Amino acid sequence: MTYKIGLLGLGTVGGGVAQVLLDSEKRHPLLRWLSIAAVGVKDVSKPRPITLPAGILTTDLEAIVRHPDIDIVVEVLGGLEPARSLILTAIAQGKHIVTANKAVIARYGNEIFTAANAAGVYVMLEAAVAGGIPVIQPMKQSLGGNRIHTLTGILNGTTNYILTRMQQEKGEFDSILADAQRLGYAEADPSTDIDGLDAADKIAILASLAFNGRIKLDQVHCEGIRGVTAVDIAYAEKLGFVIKLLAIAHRDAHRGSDSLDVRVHPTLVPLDHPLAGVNGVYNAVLLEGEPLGQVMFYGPGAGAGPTASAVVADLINIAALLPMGKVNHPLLTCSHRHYCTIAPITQVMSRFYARLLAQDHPGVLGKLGTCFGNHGVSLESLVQIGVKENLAEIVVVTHQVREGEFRQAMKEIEHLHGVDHIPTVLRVLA
Ligand SMILES: NC(=O)C1=CN([C@@H]2O[C@H](COP(=O)(O)OP(=O)(O)OC[C@H]3O[C@@H](n4cnc5c(N)ncnc54)[C@H](OP(=O)(O)O)[C@@H]3O)[C@@H](O)[C@H]2O)C=CC1
Ligand SMILES: N[C@@H](CC=O)C(=O)O
Ligand code: NA
Repeated sequence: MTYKIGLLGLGTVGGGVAQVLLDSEKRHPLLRWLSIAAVGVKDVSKPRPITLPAGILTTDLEAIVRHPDIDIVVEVLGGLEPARSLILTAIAQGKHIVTANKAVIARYGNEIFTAANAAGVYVMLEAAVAGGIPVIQPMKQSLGGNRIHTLTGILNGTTNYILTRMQQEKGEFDSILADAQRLGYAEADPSTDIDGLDAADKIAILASLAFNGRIKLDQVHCEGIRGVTAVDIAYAEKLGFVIKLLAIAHRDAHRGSDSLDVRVHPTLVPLDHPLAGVNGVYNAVLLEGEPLGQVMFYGPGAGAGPTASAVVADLINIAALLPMGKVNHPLLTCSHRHYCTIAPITQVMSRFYARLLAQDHPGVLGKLGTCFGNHGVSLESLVQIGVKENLAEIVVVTHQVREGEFRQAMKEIEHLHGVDHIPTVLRVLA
C-alpha cells in the first residue's frame, strides 16, 4: 500500500522533508507507505542539495494539488499566496494537508478548517509552531484533560538567537541577523521575525487550541525586538533578568467572563525562570493548567531537520488513518466555531521596567515616585544607575499594575520638569 505525497516547496523545510522521506530506514514503519509523487518549486533549474527521483520536479503547482493520484499535499512554500489558494484547491479535491505555514493558518484558519471539515480531510500543522517541538499534537491529545490558564512561549528562533548573542557577546544586531538568515532560521522577510509577527501568528494558533476558540490576529498585541538595546540588556542582567521575546496567552479569572490576553513583546525574565535558559534558536512553550500544573516543551524551533521532523510526524498521523477512509477523527480535526474575547492591552496586568534620563538635580527621584503613586503604580525599585552626558540615568521596576494606569503615569512623567526623555519601557514577567 502506498500513499502519494505532493510536496509544494523544496527550500529549507521541503528539502528536509524530502531527505527524511527518501531515507525511511529505521524510522517509523508507516513511512514505508508514503512516497513523494511530485515536487513543486519556482525554478526547476536551481541547484539542489538533494537528488530526487527523475521527472517529479515541476513548476506546475496547480497540477499537483489537482492530481487524482495524490493523497496528501505538504505545503512548505511560505507566504500567503499562492499557498492559501493551493491549500484550498487541494482540500476541495479531497486531499489531506500538512503545512508549516503559520502565516496562512493564523489568517485563514477559519476558511481552511471549515473547508477541510466539510471535505472530510485533515489539516495538520505541527511544524507551524515551535518547529520540531511536538506541541500541537500534545495540546490536542495528551493535555486534553486540563483547563489551561497560561501559555508562555519563546516561539521565534531568529529573535531568540539574536537576543542570546547580543547578551552573550555584546554583538551587533545587524550582523547577528545576517547570520540567522544564512543559517536558514529567519523568514524571507526578516521583519516578520524581528517585529514579532511570526511569534504573533504562532501564539494565536496555540491560544486557539488552549482556549478552544478562534483568535482574531489583529487583536494580538505585538511588539518586536528592534527597540531592545545593549544598554537595557546589561541593566536587566544587573537586576537579575534576561530579555526574551515572549508570546503570552492568558485567561485572567479576575478580569471576569472568559476574557483572554494574547500578546508578543520583549520581556525581562527572571534568571531563575525556566524560560530564561532557553537560548539560541531553541524555542520553548510553558503551559500552566489545572490539574497538571506546569509543563514545558523545549527544543529546536527552526531549521531543516527539526521542521522536517514535525512535518513527517503529521504525515505519519495521516497515513495511520488513511486506510479507514474519510473520517473526521476528533483528535485531529479542528472544530472551533466561536471567536475568543480578547482584552485590550490597557486592561492587562504587568510589571514594567523603564529607563529614564533626567536632570541630575535633587528631588527628581521624589517627583517620579509621587507621580507613579498618584496613578496607583507601586514601585519595586527606583534607582539612579549612573550619569550619561550630564543626565541621570534612572531605572524603575514596578509591581503588577494595569497597563493603562502605568501608561498614564508615564505620559505625565514624560512632561515632568527635569525629565529629559524615556528611551525604554519593557514588561517584566511576573
Ligand atoms: N525555515 C524554517 O526553519 C522554518 C520554516 N517554517 C515555515 O515553512 C515554510 C517554508 O519555509 P522555508 O523552507 O524556510 O522557505 P524557503 O524559502 O527555503 O523555501 C520555499 C520553497 O518554496 C518554493 N516556492 C516559494 N514560492 C513559490 C511559488 N510561488 N511557486 C512555486 N514554488 C515556490 C521555492 O522554490 P525554489 O526553490 O525554486 O525557489 C522553495 O523551494 C514557511 O511557511 C515557513 O514559515 C516553519 C518552521 C521553521
Ligand atoms: N523564522 C522562524 C522559523 C520558524 O518558524 C523562527 O525564527 O522561528
Ligand atoms: Na511543533
